Amino acid sequence: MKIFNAEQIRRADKVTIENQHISSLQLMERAGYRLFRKLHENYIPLKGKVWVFCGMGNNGGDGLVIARHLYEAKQEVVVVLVNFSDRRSEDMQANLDRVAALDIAITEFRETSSFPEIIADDLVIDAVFGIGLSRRPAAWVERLILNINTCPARVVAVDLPSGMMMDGIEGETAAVIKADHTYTFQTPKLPLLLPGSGKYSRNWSIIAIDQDPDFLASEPTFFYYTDEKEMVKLLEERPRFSHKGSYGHAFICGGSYGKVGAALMCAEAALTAGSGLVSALVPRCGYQVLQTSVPEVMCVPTSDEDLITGIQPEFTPDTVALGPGMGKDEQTFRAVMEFLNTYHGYLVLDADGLNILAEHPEMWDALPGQTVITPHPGEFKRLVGAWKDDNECLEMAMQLAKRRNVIVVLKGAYTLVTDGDGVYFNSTGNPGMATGGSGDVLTGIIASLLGQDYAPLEATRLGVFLHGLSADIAIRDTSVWALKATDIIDYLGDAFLFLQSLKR
Ligand SMILES: NC(=O)C1=CN([C@@H]2O[C@H](COP(=O)(O)OP(=O)(O)OC[C@H]3O[C@@H](n4cnc5c(N)ncnc54)[C@H](O)[C@@H]3O)[C@@H](O)[C@H]2O)[C@@H](O)CC1
Ligand SMILES: [K+]
Repeated sequence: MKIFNAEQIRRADKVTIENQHISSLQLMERAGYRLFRKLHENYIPLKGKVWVFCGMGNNGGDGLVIARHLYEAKQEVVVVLVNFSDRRSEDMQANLDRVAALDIAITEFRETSSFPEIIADDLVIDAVFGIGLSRRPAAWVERLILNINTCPARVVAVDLPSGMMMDGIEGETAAVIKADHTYTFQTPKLPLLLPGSGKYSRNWSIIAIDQDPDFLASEPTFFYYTDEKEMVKLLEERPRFSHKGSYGHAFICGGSYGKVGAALMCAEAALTAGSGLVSALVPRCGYQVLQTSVPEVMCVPTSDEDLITGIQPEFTPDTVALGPGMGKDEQTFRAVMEFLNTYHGYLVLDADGLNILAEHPEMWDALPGQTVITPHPGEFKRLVGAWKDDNECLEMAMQLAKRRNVIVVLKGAYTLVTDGDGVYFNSTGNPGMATGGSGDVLTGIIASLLGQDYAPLEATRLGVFLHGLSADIAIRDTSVWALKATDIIDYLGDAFLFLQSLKR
């Protein structure tokens, strides 16, 4: 699914209005009504009142449409007009006229107004600013936002939480609505996906407003949201006459004394993600545990008891995962460099593999083209240095991918994948995954898919998606608190089954 900027969304609205022969007021009615339907489904009946805070632009216009429909559905509503400007948008004014003709309480909120008494049984609809916010609001409007944030009622934001700008948040001190849920129109909005701004909305979902399909399909963008529809199309069936040679021989190199589990989870994840064969190279201390806990995986022990000191497999791997639990010893670094001098196939570099890379930048030139690197923000910082905000971080990820011809997977709530030409935010996953070992599992899944001949970008997007999906299914049984990395492996089959069920 594409992600657009404010200017593109405005053009999408304009084209929609022209092609569907409707007025902008009708499009606003469609947007507001559909959002009202969702509200009705999820929040109504409500013990208390609904407070609809409306700005002077079209976001406020949406709020007024919602208020009218709530009133018609017999819900007690109070409209609070936040008078931050003398200029009202035409469609907002038209909707205000319609609301004023009904028996709906309307109050005006100005600089000197005091905040109304809102109780826990009430619901606040934030329709103050949407995608039109272009600078920080006046101090009294920011105070209002902070008051809403401290009131006990639940808060639902229309399109975007007010105070959040499409290109991020201005400074740490900016006031932004903390929304329990944001209903955003037609396409995901970038600031909802980035950590600095996204944290303001606990959850969000899309309200389709039937924008012009040709525009949505043809308008170019760098940013995408990976959804299940696309992933279903990517997932390959396994033909009846295939054999283990058809699905690649994955080679996992990792582990060191005390951290053999990382390599083990990575290997088991590769196996469960469908590799034809999996071999794991671990230091001798890991031999026994690997052979007993995952008998399907072949073990290639190195000569040293505690460390990887040489990587010389007696077969040609189709895909390699390098790094989990490997440590950063100088001998391990030399073994990695020696291996990379002759290996030119698919590679996923993670964890200590990335830490070694940060300490030995000469390793960049030895990486095969389209190597997948999977840093978390701490590892990414060690690779590229600090960034001032999310947008700069995004830019740095894209530049790194382009400059080094790698695929960057920057792990987070909406893990992003970039090849330098596009940025793909993942839609699956949950906070239970913030636990040791879940990265090792991801590395194994991506390496496995690369070996099954998915193109590198596709293998990576599908791997990230399945990893999150598996964890989402797992927490139905385990809860987010108790989720372990090995659960992600255990539920991977359910993730495949879910995607397969959508194929039919
Ligand atoms: N254009 C359309 O046809 C549709 C628009 N929709 C709604 O319209 C919203 C966008 O509406 P607008 O473009 O009117 O903008 P907003 O309603 O988001 O913002 C209000 C206006 O405030 C002004 N402004 C920006 N920063 C300000 C500041 N710091 N202090 C005071 N004023 C400031 C801007 O001129 C902006 O137009 C969307 O988020 C969505 O909710 C929906 O109704 C769907 C259809
Ligand atoms: K809003």
